Amino acid sequence: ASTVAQKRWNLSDFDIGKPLGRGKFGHVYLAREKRSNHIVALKVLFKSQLQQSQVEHQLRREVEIQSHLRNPNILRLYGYFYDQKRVYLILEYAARGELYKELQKCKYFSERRAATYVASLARALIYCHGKHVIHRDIKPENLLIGAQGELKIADFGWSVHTFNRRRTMCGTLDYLPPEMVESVEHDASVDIWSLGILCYEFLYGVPPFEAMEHSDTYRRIVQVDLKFPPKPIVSPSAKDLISQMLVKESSQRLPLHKLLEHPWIVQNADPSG
Ligand SMILES: O=C(O)Cn1ncc2ncnc(NCCc3cnc(NC(=O)Nc4cccc(Cl)c4)s3)c21
Repeated sequence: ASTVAQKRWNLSDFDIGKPLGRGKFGHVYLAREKRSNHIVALKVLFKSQLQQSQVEHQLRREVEIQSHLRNPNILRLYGYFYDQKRVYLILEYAARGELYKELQKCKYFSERRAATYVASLARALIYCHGKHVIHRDIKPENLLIGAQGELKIADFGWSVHTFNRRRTMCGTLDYLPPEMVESVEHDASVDIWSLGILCYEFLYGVPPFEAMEHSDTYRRIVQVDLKFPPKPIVSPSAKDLISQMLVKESSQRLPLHKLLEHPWIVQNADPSG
């Protein structure tokens, strides 16, 4: 039987619903595939903008990489199609939307919620790294929440197979590790750094090296100028985990499988994720 991926989709296969969000390259809509009644998210990208930003190769790489990834904490990309002006990504629908909006609303998360998210992201990244894929863009804007509250890594627009490692700078620097900010060789341990940044931001509501000027953020990253504010109160165990992830020397960062055995994760993460 032909799998979903081989079907040639087109817009008439879908009923289009409400807008879910708007990104730099286009809008995302709720949609229902007519034959199966399957609810999906449809991201509409304008070819003109993709050409202008010269990201077509990144999009092709994302579709290629995503077609091999199956993990409960990775948002599925079921397929794509295009017409004269647009490219459409057929995506798994994350019913509770964007994590960064949830973080803005709560200001910061409890240690249990933060540890549960960090553990599920670690498992998803172990899975990716096992397939020689590094995401390289782990930040709240790329995390969505499924119907059962589970975290989903989305937007592999910046991911790569670990044989080619070039990356042009764009977007926020906050989550980049020193080796990427200094644009030297990098490997899967970049995702460990970004997960450490995320863990800090889940607990404090702001990323650790945030500064008014790019130049100050850059300096704080390369100096690993890590400070823990007195408020909100965060357990020493959580600070210990973050300190083991935000290490300048990438080979010295806590490996992801060791993260899952760290006391803070063991004592706080909900095993179901
Ligand atoms: O997030 C929202 O706005 C709202 N939202 N709410 C619920 C929900 N459920 C599923 N998906 C959503 N949004 C799309 C998430 C993406 C996944 N994968 C992507 N890939 C991509 O954009 N690639 C890409 C684009 C342009 C250039 C290049 Cl190089 C690559 S975007 C949802």
